[in-house]
Amino acid sequence: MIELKNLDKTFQNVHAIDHMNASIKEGMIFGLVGSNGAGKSTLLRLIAGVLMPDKGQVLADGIPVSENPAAKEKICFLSDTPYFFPNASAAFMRDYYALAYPRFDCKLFNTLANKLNIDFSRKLNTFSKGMKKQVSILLGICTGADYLLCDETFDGLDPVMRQAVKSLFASELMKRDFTPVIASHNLRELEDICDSIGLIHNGKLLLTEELDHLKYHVHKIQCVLPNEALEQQLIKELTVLQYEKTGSLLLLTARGTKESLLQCVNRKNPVFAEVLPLTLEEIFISETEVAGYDIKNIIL
Ligand SMILES: Nc1ncnc2c1ncn2[C@@H]1O[C@H](COP(=O)(O)OP(=O)(O)OP(=O)(O)O)[C@@H](O)[C@H]1O
Repeated sequence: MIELKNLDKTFQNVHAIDHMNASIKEGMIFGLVGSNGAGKSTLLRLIAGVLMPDKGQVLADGIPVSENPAAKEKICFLSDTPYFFPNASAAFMRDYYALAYPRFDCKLFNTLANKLNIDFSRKLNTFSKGMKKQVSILLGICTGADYLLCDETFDGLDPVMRQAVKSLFASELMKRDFTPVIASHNLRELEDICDSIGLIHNGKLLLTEELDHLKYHVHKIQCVLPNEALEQQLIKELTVLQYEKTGSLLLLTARGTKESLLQCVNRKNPVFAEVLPLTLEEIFISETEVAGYDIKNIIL
């Protein structure tokens, strides 16, 4: 398990990570989502030990990560722009990673790289953006690290490669306690592959929850009620994250299970009512709006 204990990081006058406490359980895919500049990359770099926190600490399976080689073997960080040594080839980077990570699986790297037609001897600085990402992901998977931190790693991969990487993650998860932590703006994709989600805004974690649990406890209500007084009563009774009215149709995003919300609406004798699940994108928009990140303030 990765534990964040009162983790805090400031750059000059930017409070990038604000006294964060959370845990990420092993053996599941964790998605990290958040607005631009929310602190996702900074958090991943702190977890990897690439950055030092100002306060607090990160523990990987109970071991502090900062300046601790034993903990760093457990974690591999894939930056959004892969870094390779100047003039290095895939074979050179493979051999370097094999020295840095004692559990590095050269045979697996060679097999996968051959399948992807990666030229072992060609300089990586002549590879396309997507091809560099492929090499970076293969290196990451083959490290044998327990925690693979992926910063917008899927961006730049073509659809076939995205599928291939997802099945690689799935096969590693079958073999061992492997935990990919994926920061991405592609919420549709995260919704498909993640077991848990952390939502970060202004350096604070707004929530960390299992995706199924999250979707079970927040819903969208569409209803037409007999009068405005009943609408106001309903809004007061529920924990409403967002609401708007279009003609006589009231649209609410509220916390609660489908059953509890339906019961509440039905007590108001609606002309029409339905309770629908939210997509991860809708959850993101409503939760960040509550935290002050309102699309209405951005769109002119
Ligand atoms: N080295 C640095 N020096 C100064 N400020 C920094 C540095 N690194 C990050 N920041 C600031 O910290 C905040 C969080 O940045 P971070 O890159 O972690 O956000 P992010 O959630 O990954 O954003 P995005 O989705 O846009 O990639 C931003 O305000 C950013 O400008």
